[in-house]
Amino acid sequence: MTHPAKAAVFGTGSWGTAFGMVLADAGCEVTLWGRRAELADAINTTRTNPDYLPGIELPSSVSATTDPAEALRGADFAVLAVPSQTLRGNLADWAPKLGADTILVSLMKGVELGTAKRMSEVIEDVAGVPADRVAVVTGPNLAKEIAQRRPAASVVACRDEAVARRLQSACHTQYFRPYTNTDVVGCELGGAVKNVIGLAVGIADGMGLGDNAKGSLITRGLAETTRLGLAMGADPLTFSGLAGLGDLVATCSSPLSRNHTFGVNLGKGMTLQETIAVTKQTAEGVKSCESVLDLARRHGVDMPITETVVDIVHDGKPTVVALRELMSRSAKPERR
Ligand SMILES: NC(=O)C1=CN([C@@H]2O[C@H](COP(=O)(O)OP(=O)(O)OC[C@H]3O[C@@H](n4cnc5c(N)ncnc54)[C@H](O)[C@@H]3O)[C@@H](O)[C@H]2O)C=CC1
Ligand SMILES: O=C(CO)COP(=O)(O)O
Repeated sequence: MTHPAKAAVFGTGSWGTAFGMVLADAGCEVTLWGRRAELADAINTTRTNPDYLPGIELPSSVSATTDPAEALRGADFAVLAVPSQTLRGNLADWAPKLGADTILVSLMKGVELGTAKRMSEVIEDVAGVPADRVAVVTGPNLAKEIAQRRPAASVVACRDEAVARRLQSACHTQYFRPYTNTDVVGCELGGAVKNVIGLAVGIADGMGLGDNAKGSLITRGLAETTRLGLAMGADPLTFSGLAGLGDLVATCSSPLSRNHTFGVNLGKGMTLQETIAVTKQTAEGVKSCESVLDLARRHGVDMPITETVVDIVHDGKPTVVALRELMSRSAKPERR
């Protein structure tokens, strides 16, 4: 590729903006697309994103627009960072403006409600592109820490390893270390299911259940993620990597995680409506717990923690009742 590479990033939220900074720091020319003209103007004039990353200066090679065609002009990469459930509708508008060779990159960690499709599958459907033009970036990447240029590793996954390597080189900086992986299914599942487990751990933390409960939920959460992955053809080793364990640990231990915080509020006794009202950003697990459970049922996989999160978040089951039921499941060997 002739450098500098050009990237269009769709979504001026916290991760779209922070990943745009990473790309710019790695030498790309970056155009952020956002829905609101006021925010795009603010980004261009103040060199900050006051709504999502206040006080953090953006590199000079980052600009913003509300025009998808302008963002996509000459783009090597179209990076998608809108809430998962909005992707299908949004991408239908953007797809006709894509270049013939543009690589589509998902930053999203969700599963579509109704279809139970992973984000890369939605992209292939809507943009009509083959799997080897679709990549995924995932791992322990809390946006605020990355925007502060604190160190993190990540995974760039694509079925075509050469494409993964191109993206790896486009986003490799002193503080952001991407590894490649060709297991797209495992990487996407790791990212989507960790949000659900993050909710469960948050609920447990909010209830004051302690660190043994946290360790147990993280480990059994990873076990059920791996079971689902195996049923869907993923490489089980992916789940002990950055996209699995790495992201789970970061999410379940950080006050920056929206999913964990959402769970903490529920665990402390807030109602779902109260919790939604105080949550200003995307907490993907709240919707994706249902689509992950749907996926599990389609594949005949038992995911008791995910099921418990759905019971609490969507069916209003009291947390103490859910805990009692989870703890009184039948005894079994660990590896099953
Ligand atoms: N924030 C983080 O630390 C990380 C987030 N992610 C994932 O990245 C994705 C985006 O998350 P964030 O940037 O954190 O969310 P955010 O809540 O900070 O920003 C979401 C962005 O999408 C826009 N948006 C909302 N509804 C929309 C719609 N209907 N159409 C178009 N745009 C819409 C918002 O205006 C905002 O610009 C999620 O799937 C999340 O799981 C992944 C890794 C890290
Ligand atoms: O995916 C993330 C970190 O890797 C961000 O987690 P939250 O969406 O819970 O904030």
